[in-house]
Amino acid sequence: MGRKFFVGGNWKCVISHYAHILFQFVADKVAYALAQGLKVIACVGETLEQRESGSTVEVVAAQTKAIAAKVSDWTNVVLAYEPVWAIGTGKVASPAQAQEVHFELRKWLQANVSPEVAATTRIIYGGSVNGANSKELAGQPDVDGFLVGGASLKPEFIDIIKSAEVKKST
Ligand SMILES: O=C(CO)COP(=O)(O)O
Repeated sequence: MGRKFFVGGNWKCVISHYAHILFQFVADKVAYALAQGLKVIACVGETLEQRESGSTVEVVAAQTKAIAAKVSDWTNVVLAYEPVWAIGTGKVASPAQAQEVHFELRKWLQANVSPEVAATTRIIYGGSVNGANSKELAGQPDVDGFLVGGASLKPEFIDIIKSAEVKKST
C-alpha cells in the first residue's frame, strides 16, 4: 500500500465539522486553501439521524462530490471521515462501521475521480479515537490514520500514534 499512515491532533482540522450543512461552502474553503498552498484535511460525516435512517453513504458521497468538483489535484488533500455523532461524544464508530464508510469513499473516488487518486488519497478517521480503540480501527484496510481531538491532549496519544504499526504487517 502506498499511503503513509497519518495521525493529526485536533488543531489540524482545517475544515469544520459542519460540512454536512454547507457542502458548497466547505468545498470553496478547500479550493481556496489549496490555492494558497495549504494542505487540507476535508472532513465528511453523517449525523446520528442520517445514520439511523440508513443514508450515511449517500450523505458522505454528496459531501465528497461537492469537494471533488472543486479539486483538480488531490496531492495535498486528506479526506477525514468524522461521523458527527462520534465527535467529542465518547461514541466511536465500530471498526466495521468505519471500514464500510472508508471503503465506500474510496470506491466513490475510484469511480468519480480516478483509480490513482483512490489508491493514493489518505482517508483518515476522527471521532472519539483513544488509546483503547485505535489499534483495531487502524487495522482496517481503508483506515489510513486518525484525526484526534480530546485524546491528542492526553498521554494515550502515544498509543494512538503507535497504532500505525499494525500497517507494517499488512
Ligand atoms: O473532531 C475531532 C478532531 O478534530 C475529533 O474529536 P474527538 O477525538 O475529541 O472526538
